[in-house]
Amino acid sequence: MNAYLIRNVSVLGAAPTDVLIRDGVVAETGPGLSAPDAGVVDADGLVALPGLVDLHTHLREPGREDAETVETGSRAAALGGYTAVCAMANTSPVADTAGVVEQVWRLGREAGLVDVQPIGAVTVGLAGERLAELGAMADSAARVRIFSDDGHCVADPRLMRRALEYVKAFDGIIAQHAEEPRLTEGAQMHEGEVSTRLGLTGWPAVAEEAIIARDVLLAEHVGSRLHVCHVSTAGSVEVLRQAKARGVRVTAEVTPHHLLLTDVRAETYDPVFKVNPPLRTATDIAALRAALVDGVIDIIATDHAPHAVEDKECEWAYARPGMLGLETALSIALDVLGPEWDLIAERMSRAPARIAGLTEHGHDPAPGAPANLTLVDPAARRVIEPAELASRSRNTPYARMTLPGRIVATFLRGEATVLDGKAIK
Ligand SMILES: NC(=O)N[C@@H](CC(=O)O)C(=O)O
Repeated sequence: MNAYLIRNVSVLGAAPTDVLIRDGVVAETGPGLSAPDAGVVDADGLVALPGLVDLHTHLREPGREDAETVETGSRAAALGGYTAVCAMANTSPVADTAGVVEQVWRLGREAGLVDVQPIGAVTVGLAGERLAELGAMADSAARVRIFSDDGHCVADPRLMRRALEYVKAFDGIIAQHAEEPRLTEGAQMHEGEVSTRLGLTGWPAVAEEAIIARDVLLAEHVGSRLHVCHVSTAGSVEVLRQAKARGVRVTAEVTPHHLLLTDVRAETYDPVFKVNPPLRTATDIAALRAALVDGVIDIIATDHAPHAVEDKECEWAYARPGMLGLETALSIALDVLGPEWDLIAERMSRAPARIAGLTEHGHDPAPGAPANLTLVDPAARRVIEPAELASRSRNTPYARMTLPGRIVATFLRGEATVLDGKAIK
């Protein structure tokens, strides 16, 4: 089908109208449209948003196809309302060469459910010792613009400076996993009252804040673009606020789980709540939410981190950190922000598309715009059943929780990837 007539849809919360998409673009909007050749989507009560863009997804391919593949992760993304995702480099082999990023990019094209934009590693093998071939990855068919050792911090300040200098030539970005490793050795959860009570080694907030403070100074010194992954503390927000006020070229993301869940969850000893950076306190959550509204934090990124059962359903200390996010992110945003559609579109679509340079994405559904959009039922409530998720993994922290909102349809360049809440392929 190359044409869809979406009837009575509320574009970003406005009064209902019709939206006709044809040949990959939004052809027309307005009440009472007719298009006999188009597939009709009855969107009464639904809200249209620009297709969501995730700057931080772990697709696990190559290497851990038992946990996720580019295809299964793409399907989870489409079902979550996404039309583009940036795939993190901590695969096996690591995405630190043109060959691996091109492989991931091609797999994304073959799956055809979302645009998959590979992120390249900053250092060879994520080892933090030598810069990877950033230029070769940038020049490859995958046209990499964001580099990250996510899962590991680029801890060496000289290497971080070199990386920032290197990507400046093509306006690239270094996305930092901010964690001073010497401060988090053996850490199992947020360092605070709960970790003391449970007797688990703590991951102090300052381990994140110290690296962000260092990196905004380095980015300022070099004049390069820095992106801070999964910001999790109130102190980090203050460092970012000051840096932005000085004009440092820094952007920042927060995950849905850091907006909703606290370290108290660790009391269950259920490793589904083990994540990097760890779940923090209610005070941190309040600061992160405020920063998301006032713009100190630019975007919501999922940090979708699928893990196989044997890596998650074991003792807390041995479990891998990370949780699923793609299929629940919009619901958490709706829960946390309310039906603030323009804000949700900005933080989950327009801003991440701008940061990543994904020019086809992040456009409100208006005539001439690429038809990358998603339809949400804001009145729906759904119980999250891990077995029903499209991800190959099951490690959602929202199991059996009732969440607001449901993605009804997603369109990628005018083709439906999701209809009636179900993936098309
Ligand atoms: N966010 C996580 O808890 N996990 C990430 C990597 C990481 O940041 O540790 C993963 O790849 O699983």
